[in-house]
Amino acid sequence: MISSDRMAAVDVNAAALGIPRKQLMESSGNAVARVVRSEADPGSRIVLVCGRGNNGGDAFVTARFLSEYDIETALLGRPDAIGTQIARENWDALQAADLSTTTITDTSYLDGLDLEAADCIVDAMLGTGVTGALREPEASAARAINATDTPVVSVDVPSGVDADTGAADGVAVEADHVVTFHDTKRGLESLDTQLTVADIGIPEAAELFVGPGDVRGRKRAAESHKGDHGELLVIGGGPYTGAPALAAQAALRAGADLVHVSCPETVAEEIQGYSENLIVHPFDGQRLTPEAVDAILDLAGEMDAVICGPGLGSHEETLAAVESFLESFSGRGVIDADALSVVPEVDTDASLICTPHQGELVKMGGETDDDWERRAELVTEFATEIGQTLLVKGAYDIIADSEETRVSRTGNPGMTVGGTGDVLAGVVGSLFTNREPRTSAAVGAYLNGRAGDLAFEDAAYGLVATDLIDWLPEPFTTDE
Ligand SMILES: NC(=O)C1=CN([C@@H]2O[C@H](COP(=O)(O)OP(=O)(O)OC[C@H]3O[C@@H](n4cnc5c(N)ncnc54)[C@H](O)[C@@H]3O)[C@@H](O)[C@H]2O)[C@H](O)CC1
Ligand SMILES: [K+]
Repeated sequence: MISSDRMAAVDVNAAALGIPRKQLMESSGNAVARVVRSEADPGSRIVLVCGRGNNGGDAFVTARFLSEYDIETALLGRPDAIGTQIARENWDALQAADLSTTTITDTSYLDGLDLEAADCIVDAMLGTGVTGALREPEASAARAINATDTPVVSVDVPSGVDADTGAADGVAVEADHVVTFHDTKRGLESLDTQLTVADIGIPEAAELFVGPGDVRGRKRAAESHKGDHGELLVIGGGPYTGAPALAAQAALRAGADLVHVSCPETVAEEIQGYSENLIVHPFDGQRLTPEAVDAILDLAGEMDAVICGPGLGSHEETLAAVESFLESFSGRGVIDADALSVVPEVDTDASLICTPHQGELVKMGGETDDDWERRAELVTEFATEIGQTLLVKGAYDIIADSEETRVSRTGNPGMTVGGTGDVLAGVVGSLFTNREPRTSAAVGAYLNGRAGDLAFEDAAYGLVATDLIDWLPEPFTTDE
């Protein structure tokens, strides 16, 4: 089962792996042709009713595969209204091959198709691109198709039906057989129709490995306000000052609007000194202790997410404070560094993303393996056991919760330098202010590694953690 949104992401990831959408369209069209062959005998008359998007494009391909039939390919609208390059190319290929096509520019022309006399109708008007009720001429075409006794094969989804919900805002095609691609869609389960799920050659890697498709959709509304894109608190510092500052600055670069740092007073000035962009809230003492927890909880309650751990150290009192914080905190948190050891023990209502490297994972009670595929299984088991999301850092970052496992392959050995993990925590925390935990962890790992790869081109093995922060904005510009 896959949602339309996830399918669109997988599509972009497949293209990044070298399997462009036009190639997928070829497989989709071929799969539809195979189903048509199962529904109608060679020589019989097939009418393909096609829209102007890629759903129609699939059927232009189908027409090429069905040379043993009497084919009529009908386009709803004018050829220059075909909306995508790949659909247009497949339409042009029909013309070039001298295959019969018709254009329906007025609903009155529908009668000319003589749908009743067809042996099979292919409904390729609209697929996952539908919004709202069918407009004309699609609505009239759907009524005309439904009025016949002719078997109807729908491409991907019956036109007019929402693939995610199965609902239709108005009239929708009543299909006898639906050929959907790659994976079934929730909206198809409730329909009274035969369903074929066709493999169109999208490799498992396009779903497993985080890719550019996962980073889509970062455009902001023009009327956005300060704070709409995340307010975050970094709880860190004491024995170290660089770690919380790196996490906080990375969070800003990754898009958060406001980033606060809660740290011991002894290091507050130093942390503020790294960047005037940070809002620093000092508490008494030189390290985190249970006395500071109430004030931190008040502050955390006003945030969209927190990051807890960078530079806190592992003093007994500090770990006791982290434990007491997590016992009362019920928001979203990224847990990193020494704070990680507390997570498996603590009883918390918080939703957590834990970001251990393999050594820290083992300290938490998890298991690891040199083989990344085996490691992915072990990480998924441990995530399920602790009931939280894990992001285990390595050459292949493993992201898992009890439902799904993802792997991010970006990054390079230059990133073994100190501080890159703090940057990662900051990026993940920033995303977590307005995304689900697994997505935040997966996209965060991908973007952090991508920034590392760009920094590597510049500085090679001389790269330092602050370089990553400078390169972070770039991946966000890859808007589809
Ligand atoms: N990996 C994949 O999933 C692949 C899917 N393929 C096929 O592509 C379609 C989705 O194509 P897309 O171009 O995004 O959208 P549609 O063709 O469904 O429709 C877009 C088209 O429709 C117009 N429109 C929207 N709403 C309405 C409405 N209510 N009434 C009338 N017209 C409407 C809109 O303006 C656009 O012009 C997917 O379903 C698969 O069939 C690829 O071929 C292979 C990879
Ligand atoms: K369709």
